[in-house]
Amino acid sequence: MNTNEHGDVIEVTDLRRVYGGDGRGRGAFEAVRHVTFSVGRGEIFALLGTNGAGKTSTVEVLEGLAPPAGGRVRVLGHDPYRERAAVRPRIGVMLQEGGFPSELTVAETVRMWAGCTSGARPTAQALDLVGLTRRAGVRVKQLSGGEKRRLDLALALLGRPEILFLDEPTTGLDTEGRHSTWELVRALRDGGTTVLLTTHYLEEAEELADRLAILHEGRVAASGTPAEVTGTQPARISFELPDGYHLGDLPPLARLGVSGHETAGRAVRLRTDTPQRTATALLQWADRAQVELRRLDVRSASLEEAFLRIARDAAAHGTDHRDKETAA
Ligand SMILES: Nc1ncnc2c1ncn2[C@@H]1O[C@H](COP(=O)(O)OP(=O)(O)OP(=O)(O)O)[C@@H](O)[C@H]1O
Repeated sequence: MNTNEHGDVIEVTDLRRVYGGDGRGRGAFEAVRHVTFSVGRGEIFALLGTNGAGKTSTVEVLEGLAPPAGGRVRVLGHDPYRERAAVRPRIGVMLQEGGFPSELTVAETVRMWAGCTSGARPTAQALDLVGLTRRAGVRVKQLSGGEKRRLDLALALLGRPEILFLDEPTTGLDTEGRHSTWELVRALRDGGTTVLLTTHYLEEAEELADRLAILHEGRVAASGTPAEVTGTQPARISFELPDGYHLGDLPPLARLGVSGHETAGRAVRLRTDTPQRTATALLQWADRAQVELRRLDVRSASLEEAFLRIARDAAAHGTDHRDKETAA
């Protein structure tokens, strides 16, 4: 069996991961706390979170590198730790640090890897996919940081994986490299590959992810499509007050559906859950007053704004359990 009845190729239910301790739970640290999510075949799913949120700890369990301390994980219908032999040939893993022998050339490195990979793509094709063809004869130690990331990606793609795990795939890449990696990831998805991605770049998640989960201190603080996650946050309306006008000259902000505001000189920024209503009322006021609202801009919350607010709210409601005892 490769998927559940919903077509999910990754299923994570109530996952826990615990580090350290004396075996009886004393001094242990629970890095992943009852995390649940699923990824459908052919989806790009992003795991986001602040440093230490538990992304790598979660992904390592999915890659079969560590057993869960609790909960259930299935990858292509298998337990990735106990049935590693069944899962490993069907997944591709791009780690944060590749660690290749630095004296080998790029092409030699790919060929060496291909020797351990069943059904590997031809070396030239793997290098072409990641834009490293012209660097094939260069020693790995001479590659830039961004080129090393691309070599990592070429190796992860060698076995034509059904599921690709990408741990911060574009860290160190320049803008062009980042965009070409995004294009490649989309093309792989369109070809049916499932991609699980961790990233610190919220723009990357916004560009790529079909769905995402934001982790905070080991828990899922928000999840859904990017539109669903940003849709929980207020929209923003900004404009410049006309000359001679003050904020108090506008209709009462609460009556416009405004939940918060900031000003800087003549610039005004309003937050609202009802952007259409607020913008309409503002424009009607400007029309009546016969003034122009210069630099008027109405936009939904960006993923970055949503992320910061969700992380802040989660921090305000949660506690850091690092020093607390945890039953493993
Ligand atoms: N081997 C370990 N032993 C003890 N604690 C660990 C170990 N590995 C990770 N942790 C802790 O578990 C928590 C989650 O770490 P993890 O690396 O999963 O976070 P992350 O979300 O991937 O962070 P980053 O974005 O910084 O890579 C952190 O507090 C980290 O210090």
